[in-house]
Amino acid sequence: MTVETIFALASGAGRAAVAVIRLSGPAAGATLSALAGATPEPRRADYVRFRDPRSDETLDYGLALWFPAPHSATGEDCAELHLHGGRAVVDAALLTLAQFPGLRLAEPGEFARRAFVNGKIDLSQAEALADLIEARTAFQRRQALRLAGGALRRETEIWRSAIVEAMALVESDLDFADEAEVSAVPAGALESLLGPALEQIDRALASAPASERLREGFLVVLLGPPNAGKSTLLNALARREAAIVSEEPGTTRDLIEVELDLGGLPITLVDTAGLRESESAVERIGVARARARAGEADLILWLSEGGAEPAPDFGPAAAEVLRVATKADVVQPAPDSLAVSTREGRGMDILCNEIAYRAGAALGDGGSALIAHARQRAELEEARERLGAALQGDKAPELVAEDLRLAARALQRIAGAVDVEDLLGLIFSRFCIGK
Ligand SMILES: Nc1nc2c(ncn2[C@@H]2O[C@H](COP(=O)(O)OP(=O)(O)OP(=O)(O)O)[C@@H](O)[C@H]2O)c(=O)[nH]1
Ligand SMILES: [K+]
Ligand SMILES: [Mg+2]
Repeated sequence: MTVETIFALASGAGRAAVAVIRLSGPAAGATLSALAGATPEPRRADYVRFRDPRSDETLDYGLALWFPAPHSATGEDCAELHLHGGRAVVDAALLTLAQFPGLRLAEPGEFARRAFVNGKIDLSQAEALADLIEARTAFQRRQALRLAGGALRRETEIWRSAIVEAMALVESDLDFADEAEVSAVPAGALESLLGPALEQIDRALASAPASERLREGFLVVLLGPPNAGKSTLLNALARREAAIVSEEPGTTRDLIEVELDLGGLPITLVDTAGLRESESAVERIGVARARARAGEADLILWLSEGGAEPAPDFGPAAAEVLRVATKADVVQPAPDSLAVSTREGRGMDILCNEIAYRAGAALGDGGSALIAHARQRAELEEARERLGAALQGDKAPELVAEDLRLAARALQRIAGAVDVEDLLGLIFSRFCIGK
């Protein structure tokens, strides 16, 4: 099979000081030297004149980099062109590259996919790289970097080698089964081999919900009667006029979402229509949307003037409700409520701390994450279950061997080593073109 050489703009589209175009594949080196006049020394930036080799017209002056295989991001021959970030410059360079035989524009995620195929990263690292590109807060970045660096890959390899050792023990038992009455596996040997792995897997599974939610963010929904001051509070927390504010009750109808970064914690804050029975069909739709979003919340802020209005029942599965007394500058706040005044800026720090405290407890800080995706969690749960089954006493060694084999296979699937062909398109399409 001939490998095509792919290229793409790797930096963001639009005007920028610098644009980076990446190439990967067997023709990367020849293409670079045709454009730059020569191939630079490996992994050293050379300042060059980039030209169209057919007309010798100058495309731009910039940096050329050459990463011969296998010491490159994809494991193939790779090259980078660092150009001025103007649209015409980038277009001209991309058009010139497209004229080379054997070169084509990369699909989304194709560079990362080649890195995976060539063993540079495993599937858990590829997933983390996509998360890293999407990370918007420090804790999300920390978690994604840790996993992109192979934290889960290393752990699963350790667990898997313990299982492989246990399999060898059990298989030697199978070999001896005909000849001896006694089992070749000493009592407790499997337990002591697999015990540490089991413990670590349990710990990883216990921390998985927090890591998955750190990727998604902590959802805080503002609810309350009309004119409670929901939109005003949203704007104050977002530090911009995201929602319309007016003295007219029933101003907000659509859900308005803003993203906050509370000391590294990603928070999604949602403003909603004031809850009331309304004659207006449009407002009724808004109220229904507000209630539906409340059902997904991690935390509900129930706002009313002075905290006077009791919160309605949001159902048995509802999130914790924090009662907020608004307009504390003009209305006496009720006891047991958190008093805020957006007019005077009062209570805002306390409110932010309350949100951050709960979000921190639910999301963690990304520093010890191992499992950040439902896919990885499902495979690890499968491995955990098989290991538990293998360790149930009084089991024929053939059955124990089969449990261990299935546990090892589930761990291999986390890394993408087996049975994942149909998943790959899904995972790599999350990337933008150029990654
Ligand atoms: N004095 C005072 N007025 C406030 C405060 N916060 C909001 N208001 C006023 O209360 C009125 C309603 O504010 P909104 O933010 O539109 O209220 P809302 O809850 O979003 O209202 P709906 O979208 O209609 O449900 C506006 O006139 C605001 O200026 C506050 O802290 N103090
Ligand atoms: K209003
Ligand atoms: Mg509003």
